[in-house]
Amino acid sequence: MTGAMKIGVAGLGTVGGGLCRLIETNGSLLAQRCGRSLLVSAVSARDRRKDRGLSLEGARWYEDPVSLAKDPELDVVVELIGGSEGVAYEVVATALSAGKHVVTANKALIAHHGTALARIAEEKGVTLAYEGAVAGGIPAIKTLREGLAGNRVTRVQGILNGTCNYILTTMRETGREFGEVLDEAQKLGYAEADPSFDVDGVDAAHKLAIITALAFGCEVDFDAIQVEGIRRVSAIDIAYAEELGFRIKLLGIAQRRNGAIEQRVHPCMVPKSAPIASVEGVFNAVHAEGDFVGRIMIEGAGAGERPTASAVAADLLDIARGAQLPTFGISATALESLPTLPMAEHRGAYYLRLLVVDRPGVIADVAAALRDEDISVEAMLQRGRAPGEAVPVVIVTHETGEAQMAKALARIEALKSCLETPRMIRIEQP
Ligand SMILES: NC(=O)C1=CN([C@@H]2O[C@H](COP(=O)(O)OP(=O)(O)OC[C@H]3O[C@@H](n4cnc5c(N)ncnc54)[C@H](O)[C@@H]3O)[C@@H](O)[C@H]2O)C=CC1
Ligand SMILES: N[C@@H](CC=O)C(=O)O
Ligand code: NA
Repeated sequence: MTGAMKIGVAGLGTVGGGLCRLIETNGSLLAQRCGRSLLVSAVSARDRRKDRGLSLEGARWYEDPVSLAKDPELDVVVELIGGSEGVAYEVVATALSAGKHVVTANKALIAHHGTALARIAEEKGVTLAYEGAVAGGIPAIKTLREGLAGNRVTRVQGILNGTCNYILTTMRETGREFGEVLDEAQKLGYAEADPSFDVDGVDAAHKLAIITALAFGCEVDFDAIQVEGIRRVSAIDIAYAEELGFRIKLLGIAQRRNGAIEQRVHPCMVPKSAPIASVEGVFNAVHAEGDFVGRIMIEGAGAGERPTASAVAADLLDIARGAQLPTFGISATALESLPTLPMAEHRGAYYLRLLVVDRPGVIADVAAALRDEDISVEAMLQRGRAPGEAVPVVIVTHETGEAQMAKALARIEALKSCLETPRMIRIEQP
């Protein structure tokens, strides 16, 4: 056994506290697995006096986590503070520049600065690892970087935000509306106090940007992602989805087409029979397609103290074993800068829900708008009759282009008999 691996932990909140507890609980098992002990020898957090239920015996305390990152005795710095800029960025850049390995669970940081940080890590010959950043405890990064390393990945997609999946699942199970279920998710501690990163799709987009880089060997490009959250998903859409044989999920999807990358996060209707449709509650899932392996899906807890600590510990073990894994699976200097496929070039089937006046000729007007854009209808649903009054009409289309759909929707919305902006949800066949 070589000497202990000395770890500095910056951030002792949910994940940092969990990591210290994991090392306290499973320390001897980890030492057996990597041939050396993992020693938390320095820590930093905002409040030194706070009782975290951790012994942290012998660990040096740093008020300033950037000073911790410079501590010459540390082999590895674990950044568990959060945020894409400011102190978290400084901690990671400082530690890498000082030739220390870094482990982080900070998806916002990797989504915004992953390429630049990977280049520093490579120049310095150290590891930058971030398994906890994507889908918490699920080994999504290891699966893409190592397990599927023999494949050309053609598509990757996932349920990447537990809060949204919990809200959508609960809306379906209880028939309640978004706002009410969001309140409950906040009370249960799933959603952030400011839940906009979760429900507006930003958190899922951070994670998608990272797995896209890994899957396709390209630079991390958060700004290239088309993002739409779940605020506009209503109980009526969930009920119609059920009736039509679908579930609504917030998916992050990336695929390579015509030398470009399509990256999008938005609510999707997926067939109930698709494995990803049965991933419920706060669980996450990552689904990938490789040219040799075919389709695989991994599912599990995407957040929380213990699952995320489990992911951080796996990264620490790799480092302790001496594994030198390139940050995004290939040399950081070889990451391609690939063009983004505009959303207007997306092709797929669509669910449309209109609120129209129930009178003869309305459906003919709607059908004409679709016909003129060459959009073929697979199914149409109108429940009940309410002459002269508002009725919802649901349409499912065959595969068509997003640009054509946008034109048809603009024309439908302009009809006098159309009483509100039509609701459109893309249908995915995973
Ligand atoms: N909580 C979860 O389930 C998951 C969290 N993550 C990521 O892990 C990271 C940490 O998240 P949590 O543990 O939930 O956060 P947290 O808010 O529970 O803990 C943050 C810690 O950082 C410390 N901190 C903040 N500013 C500091 C400063 N200027 N100097 C020193 N310490 C400072 C706080 O005192 C606290 O100990 C974030 O990047 C988050 O996105 C990733 C996956 C799941
Ligand atoms: N807020 C996230 C948890 C961290 O990744 C989620 O709800 O999935
Ligand atoms: Na993970």
